[in-house]
Amino acid sequence: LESLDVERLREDFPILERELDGKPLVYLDNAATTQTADPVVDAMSDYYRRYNANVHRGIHHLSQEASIAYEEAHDRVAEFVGASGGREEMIFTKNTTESENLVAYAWGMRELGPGDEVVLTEMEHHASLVTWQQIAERTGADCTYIQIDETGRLDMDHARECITDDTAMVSAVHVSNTLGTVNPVSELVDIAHDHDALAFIDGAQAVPNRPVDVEAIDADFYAFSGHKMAGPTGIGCLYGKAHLLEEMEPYLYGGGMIRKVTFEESTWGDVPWKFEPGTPPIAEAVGLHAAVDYLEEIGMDRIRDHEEELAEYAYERLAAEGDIEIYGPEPGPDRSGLVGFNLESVHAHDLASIMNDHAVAIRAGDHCTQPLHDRLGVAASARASFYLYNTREEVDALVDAIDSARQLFA
Ligand SMILES: Cc1ncc(COP(=O)(O)O)c(CN[C@@H](CS)C(=O)O)c1O
Repeated sequence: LESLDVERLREDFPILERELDGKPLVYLDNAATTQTADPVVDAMSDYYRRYNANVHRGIHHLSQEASIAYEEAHDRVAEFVGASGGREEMIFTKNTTESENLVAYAWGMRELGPGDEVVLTEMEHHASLVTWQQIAERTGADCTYIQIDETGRLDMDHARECITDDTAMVSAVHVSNTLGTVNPVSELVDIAHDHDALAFIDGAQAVPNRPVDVEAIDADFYAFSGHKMAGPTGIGCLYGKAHLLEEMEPYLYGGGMIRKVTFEESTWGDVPWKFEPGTPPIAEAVGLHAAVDYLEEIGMDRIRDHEEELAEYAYERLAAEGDIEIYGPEPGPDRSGLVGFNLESVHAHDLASIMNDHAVAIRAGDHCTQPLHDRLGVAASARASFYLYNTREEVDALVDAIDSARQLFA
């Protein structure tokens, strides 16, 4: 595969030209949110400037243009993740978290009861862990957690023990936002289906960074966010198999999601609209469509390879320091483009704030995976996460900034 022309791609992200106190910005917090590609900003500006209108409601020309753009964005995003059902398998939400809640409430609240089990993993993000924990509490179901092993991978023997005929749902992260672990999601889905359980895959750290084919994985539900894939904030996606979304009742009500309303009762519109009440994120959908076009033109396999190369280089440089603990698998197909670590005797928050003094932006904290940090035996971790526009020189800047922190606390 031809490597990325990073210098050329960086021109699409003017923010990367910024200097902070005279130092060039080194943005390494892409797992939190990526920067927004110029074609995305241009597409959203064009919408607001030329065909801004509400969707599905107006007879007038602008509303028709906006409606078509909004509907086609569903088809385009569905195609991007291999959903052959198009818009009938692609719901737009606010973010991955809301996508998770949609399944938990619209499916979980109706289908789960005492004796049912929801099987999660120890590396789940709070978006799934807290959500299923609360739904289980309300329905009388139980949550169990597939353990991670000492390398930060899932213990698949334990997975086969946890997933039984009492399991109603398996909910697992495709790529861990803390460990960088790439999980064997197809295998997890197969085990779930062998026990007539459904499978929800949290793809927030996968869809932006690697090719994803939801039908090859055979997930029943798959969630991700626009802002992590060079797209806008305020829009998330939920893929769902058509027959499941057809059967599911909505859990948010209002205009745009109904077919007929009387004083006595209401009936619902078609999928995805029945799950999209009120005025939806129209400009964001236009922006996400542009983001998908932008990423696909670059090539998701090339983006994956670029990120994995940077993560491998970062892993090797950090490991060579001798006083840095790195979490998650060694570089390779089981590790994505992020590295979680701690510098001996320096709290992650202190480290990140000193790195900020050097204009190096990383994340520090629990990354919304507090139970995982308990499992790792640390209160917090630092994390460098890469994207298509990062460079090896920026990894060197990361290591140099860490060294400044080491000197300061020596
Ligand atoms: C695996 C995973 N699952 C769900 C989410 C939530 O995405 P939202 O778009 O915020 O709803 C995230 C977002 N993780 C950010 C914020 S905590 C991070 O810095 O790692 C995630 O990484």
